[in-house]
Amino acid sequence: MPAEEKLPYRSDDLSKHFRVSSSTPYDRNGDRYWLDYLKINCHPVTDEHVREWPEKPASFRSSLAEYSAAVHELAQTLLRLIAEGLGLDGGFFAGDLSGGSTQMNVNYYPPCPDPSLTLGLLPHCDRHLLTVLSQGDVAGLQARHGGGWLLVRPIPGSFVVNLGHQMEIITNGLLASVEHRAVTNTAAVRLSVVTLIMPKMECRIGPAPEMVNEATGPAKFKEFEFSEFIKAYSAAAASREDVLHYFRIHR
Ligand SMILES: O=C(O)CCC(=O)C(=O)O
Ligand SMILES: [Fe+2]
Repeated sequence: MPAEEKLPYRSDDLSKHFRVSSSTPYDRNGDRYWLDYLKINCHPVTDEHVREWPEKPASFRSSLAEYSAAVHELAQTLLRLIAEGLGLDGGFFAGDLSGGSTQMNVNYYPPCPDPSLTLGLLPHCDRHLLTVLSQGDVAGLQARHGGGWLLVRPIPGSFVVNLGHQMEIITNGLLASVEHRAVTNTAAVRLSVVTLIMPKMECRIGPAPEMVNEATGPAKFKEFEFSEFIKAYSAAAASREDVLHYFRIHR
């Protein structure tokens, strides 16, 4: 899309359902990141949301609606399997825990003249329940492993599935959210399409009583409303330990 058609959507207002911006909204010492992104509220596909989606290219709205429905079906299948794997009811994550309005991030990382000077995206854990991420065929996503970073190699036609902070909290730490970041490269544009499965803002979250057991130990987190978590996440500039600090039970 030409720059002048993107310009009306340019905004750093986090409450907007459809916006285009650069770097991140999280300020860590004024650092900037090598990234342009588009944020879209993509589910449920309501008139209110669709009205905010661009009309061009002509197939955009119908393609997004179709993709969004397919990713949601996949996410619900994954959540059912995770629940069953944990010994919970298959519908445990359905309903309010995964029924918030869904955001999609389309991240665009242009080639960077000197990748040693900046990252594409800062180290963070995802703030919601589950992420379904398509990274195309250009590498750049890295996951925290021990003290270092491990490249998540792109596998054509596959999705990367990340567990968010809420999954870690609900399972009392058993299914931990892995910190990740994106690095840049000098040669190729990288695009990632990231669908974020969110709880409803008013949903109460805490370790599920079934998950507080011998294997996981006493409850590690307090109960909270998801909207409080979102505020704390922004205040902590998405830093994993800083945000979890607010919600941990310190014994
Ligand atoms: O571009 C990537 O692979 C990572 C994107 C990501 O972590 C996010 O949007 O939360
Ligand atoms: Fe992420």
